[in-house]
Amino acid sequence: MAMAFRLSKHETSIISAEDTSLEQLDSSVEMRSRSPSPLIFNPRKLRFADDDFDKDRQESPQQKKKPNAVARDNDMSPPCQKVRALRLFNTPATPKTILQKSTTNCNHLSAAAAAAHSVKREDVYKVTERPRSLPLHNHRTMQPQDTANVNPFTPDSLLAHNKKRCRTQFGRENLNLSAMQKFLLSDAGEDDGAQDANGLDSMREIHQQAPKRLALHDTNISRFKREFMQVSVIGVGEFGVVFQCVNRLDGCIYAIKKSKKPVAGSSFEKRALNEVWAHAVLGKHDNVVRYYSAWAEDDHMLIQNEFCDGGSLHARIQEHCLGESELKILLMHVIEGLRYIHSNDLVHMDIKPENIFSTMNPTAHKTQQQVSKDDDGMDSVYEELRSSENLVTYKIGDLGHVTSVNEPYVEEGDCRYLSKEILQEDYSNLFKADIFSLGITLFEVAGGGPLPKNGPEWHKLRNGEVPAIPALSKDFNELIAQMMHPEPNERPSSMSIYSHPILSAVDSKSKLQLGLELTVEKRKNEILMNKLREAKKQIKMLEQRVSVLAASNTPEPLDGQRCLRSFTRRMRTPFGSHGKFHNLADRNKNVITNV
Ligand SMILES: Nc1ncnc2c1ncn2[C@@H]1O[C@H](COP(=O)(O)OP(=O)(O)OP(=O)(O)O)[C@@H](O)[C@H]1O
Ligand SMILES: [Mg+2]
Repeated sequence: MAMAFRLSKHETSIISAEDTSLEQLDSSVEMRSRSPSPLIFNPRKLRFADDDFDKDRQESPQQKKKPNAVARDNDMSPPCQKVRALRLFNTPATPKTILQKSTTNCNHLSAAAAAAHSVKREDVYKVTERPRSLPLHNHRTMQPQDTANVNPFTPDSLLAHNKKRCRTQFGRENLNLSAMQKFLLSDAGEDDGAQDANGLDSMREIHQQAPKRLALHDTNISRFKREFMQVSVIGVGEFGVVFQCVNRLDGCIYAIKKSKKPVAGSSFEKRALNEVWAHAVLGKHDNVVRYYSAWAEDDHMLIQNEFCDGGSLHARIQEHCLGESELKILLMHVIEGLRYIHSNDLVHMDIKPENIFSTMNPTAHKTQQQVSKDDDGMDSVYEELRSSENLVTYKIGDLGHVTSVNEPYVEEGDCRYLSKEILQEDYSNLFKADIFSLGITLFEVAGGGPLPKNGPEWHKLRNGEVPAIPALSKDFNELIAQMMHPEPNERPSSMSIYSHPILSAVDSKSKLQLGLELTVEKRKNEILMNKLREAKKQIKMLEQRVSVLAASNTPEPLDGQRCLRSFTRRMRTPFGSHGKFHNLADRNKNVITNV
């Protein structure tokens, strides 16, 4: 059995002085690890005394029988509660982020960093090649109008990353990007003299050579109150508060997520920028929450996204679990979204019911005021359809944990949905980590929840002991179990789930959906036809009234009108080709006669 904590040689040298409990780490695990991560300074996990674990240890009958086995299992459990407790000093930092920060801050002091400085230039890039953000609060070394972030998730960046791997020397065409990266990698915001100097040099290079890019503002601007009317708070997560807002100009509803605390300069900053970068690259699919814009205001990050009027899947299952037909639609939509994310060589890393949203009906884009004002008789029809499962569209949201499979920087998500290999920091098949999270999400929303956060039950679900949900068919239970397979390579890919026979029935469901839409259109037509009939009736009645009036009261003008009409008819004929000649002939005839 592998264990929870993985540690590289360099890491050992950095933190051995800090944490004596690390002496208990099993170095043989490092040898077995197949992580392709190019980062030398791997994030690692600490061991925490966990009251719950202790409780488990005391109470578990299993432990009474096999104390060693259970103790080993518990070592691997996510220490979630204590991790939350360790979010000290108003920061969201887990031990992982705290350690990583201390590692990067102490780079120049550590033996590992000293070793890194002595190796070749390419190797230095290997150590720190992840592009850094422009600090939101940093005005010291740059003017905002001259700088731009490099989004590490754009195809350009991924291509540049691949090129960098292939070339030993930088070619002219990617010099600009490399200069930009060099600056971003130099941690210009930190108080390191040498790094600052490097940063300034790189910055000068960028000033001379940087291509024009769209910039994420690195200064605060005031937009929220000026551009949006806040309607309500629709959700609160660990990172942000989400408001339902109407844009004053375009009148449409949006979800605006505002970081709970100021992000500039805090450990939240990277996560906030990561979410924006991912949204900017991935917000173009029907099954991914759409992104509109982002900005920094009062040092908070604000992200303007599509408003999903159906709320989160988590809120939905508070009323009732989903049946198989609903689950198929959910799976169909989420797997399409995942397929799209994966096709960009990116992974979500935090798939769970709280991060899956839904839109429910065709009038979602209308504000309440508009709905009541523009009542065209269809609202009752839409209302009827509102509850129909077939009009739900599920969308993947909360992209704060998205990372690239080529250069993974894994900030693991909710431990209830986390696969075992991610806890063991094996990042060799990140696509399948998303598949596991989706599998366990299906298990939960079908009635298998609430999910354990740790302990023996947590392990059972990851060791292939997935209980069948009685309400589901054998095939669907099997698919869920396969998606939660302990071995990542045995889990199906997003592509193969998409074309799984179990979802082919969803095709007929979508035909049903089309049928429903057709019914809506037919009802619309009926309503319009009725209105037309009504209008024709009114016209007829008016005509009759006019002719009655005309006959009784005003005979002369009517005669005059008739004369006028016949006159105009006569006038029109000369312009017709035949009439013209005929008329001329007549006139000539008259002339001749007159003569
Ligand atoms: N686009 C949206 N449309 C409707 N509701 C939303 C939208 N985005 C977020 N919400 C609501 O706000 C809640 C929190 O949003 P989100 O998950 O993005 O925040 P977070 O702070 O990143 O959460 P986490 O705790 O997962 O880190 C969601 O669970 C949902 O109820
Ligand atoms: Mg969330």
